[in-house]
Amino acid sequence: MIDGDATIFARATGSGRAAIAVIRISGASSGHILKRLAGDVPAPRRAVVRALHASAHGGDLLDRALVLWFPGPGSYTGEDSAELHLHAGPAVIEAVSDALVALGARPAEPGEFTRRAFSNGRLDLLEAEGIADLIEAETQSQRRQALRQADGALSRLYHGWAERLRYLLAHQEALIDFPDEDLPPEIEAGLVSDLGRLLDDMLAHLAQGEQAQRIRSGLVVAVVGPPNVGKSSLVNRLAGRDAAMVSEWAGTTRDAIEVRLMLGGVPVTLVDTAGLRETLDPLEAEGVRRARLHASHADLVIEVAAGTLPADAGTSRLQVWNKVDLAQAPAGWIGVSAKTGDGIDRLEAELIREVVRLTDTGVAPPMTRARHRAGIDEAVGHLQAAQQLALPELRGEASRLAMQALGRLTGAIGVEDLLDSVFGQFCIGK
Ligand SMILES: Nc1nc2c(ncn2[C@@H]2O[C@H](COP(=O)(O)OP(=O)(O)OP(=O)(O)O)[C@@H](O)[C@H]2O)c(=O)[nH]1
Ligand SMILES: [K+]
Ligand SMILES: [Mg+2]
Repeated sequence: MIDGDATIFARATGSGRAAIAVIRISGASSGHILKRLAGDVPAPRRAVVRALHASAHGGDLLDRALVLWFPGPGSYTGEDSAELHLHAGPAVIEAVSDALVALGARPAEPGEFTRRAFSNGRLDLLEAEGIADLIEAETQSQRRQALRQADGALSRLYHGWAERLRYLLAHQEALIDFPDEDLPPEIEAGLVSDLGRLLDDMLAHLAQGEQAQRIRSGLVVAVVGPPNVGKSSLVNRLAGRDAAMVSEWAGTTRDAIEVRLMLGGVPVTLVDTAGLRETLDPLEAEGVRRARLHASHADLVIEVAAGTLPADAGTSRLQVWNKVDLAQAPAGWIGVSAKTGDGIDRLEAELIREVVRLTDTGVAPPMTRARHRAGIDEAVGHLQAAQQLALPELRGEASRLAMQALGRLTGAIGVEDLLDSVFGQFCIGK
């Protein structure tokens, strides 16, 4: 990133029509700029109304605005900062931006405010990622997950692991330093079992990460079954609209049809697919191939049948028997009628239960990014190697490498190369 010492500014609020636009300023000359623009530097963190004047154009009045002063190091970025709450007209924003440039500030790059906060130790890399997620969060479960990470829940977890490793290392070093002393064998056995427990915790966290990933990206639920059992009718029922074509002709659905809905606070993509059967029609055959592909990639499969039990039924957790208005559901199947609406509430409740099961991350904070998985995978690899090594010296080295991998997760060490990709995900003004 360019010119890290500059005083930067950016519009922190969205660009649509609005009553107010907030411009943030951060950097060493923020106070000086504020004084030139607003006439004085107000008391810290107090909103005051000021007339903003350009220093050029004979002191042209730009806007009457709410002004806030946040002196460093207690500000978001850790630097002297200010906020201007302007009337959101494009001409106002343009005039104030021009005045800020004339006073020596430059427009901020995406994520530059948060990057400065990171550089100044106001937050670590995991917390910064949490803030990026919070800005992107569209659902309540995404919001909760992001807020936990922004508040440092994940940082505390990884930091705790690093501390446990530091303790193990210190004791391993003691074994190296005093090899001839009569250290009780329990000490070495204790270290080995501590290491095992730490590894178990890390592996459990890795397993849980899949759930968190689903909260971030949403779940895919494929609806599959023989032709004409009412898959499309069922999808339309669940979606509450006529998303997919329905007809009495077997083989109506060819291309997969995706419907987005919210279930249990989680975004779900429901995929209606072609009825599964042997067919000579090349288009329908392609549809069947795609249906199987969707089913194999889905987080959850709803198996639909009606009238007769399909020969290959019996693998999905959600088996739905449609058309109960014509024939009763066999034991173990959820009976519904897409036609009358019978049983749909129960199906919805079962679906939500499955969605919650698939996205439940328990009490521990979940990892949310491929970067976290890679770092923990690496640490686990080193620790598993350490378990195999007999000599304390070698084990110590493996544990040290594992600790470095954990340190990179919070940004405590060696992350220069990572920063552009982490902060590049932010919008301008954050
Ligand atoms: N009686 C009754 N008919 C239903 C019910 N649900 C669907 N149907 C009818 O069953 C026929 C097939 O429905 P679709 O929703 O097209 O079935 P599908 O499984 O998507 O069929 P394909 O896409 O061809 O595989 C239509 O004529 C529907 O009106 C139901 O609950 N009861
Ligand atoms: K049909
Ligand atoms: Mg269909």
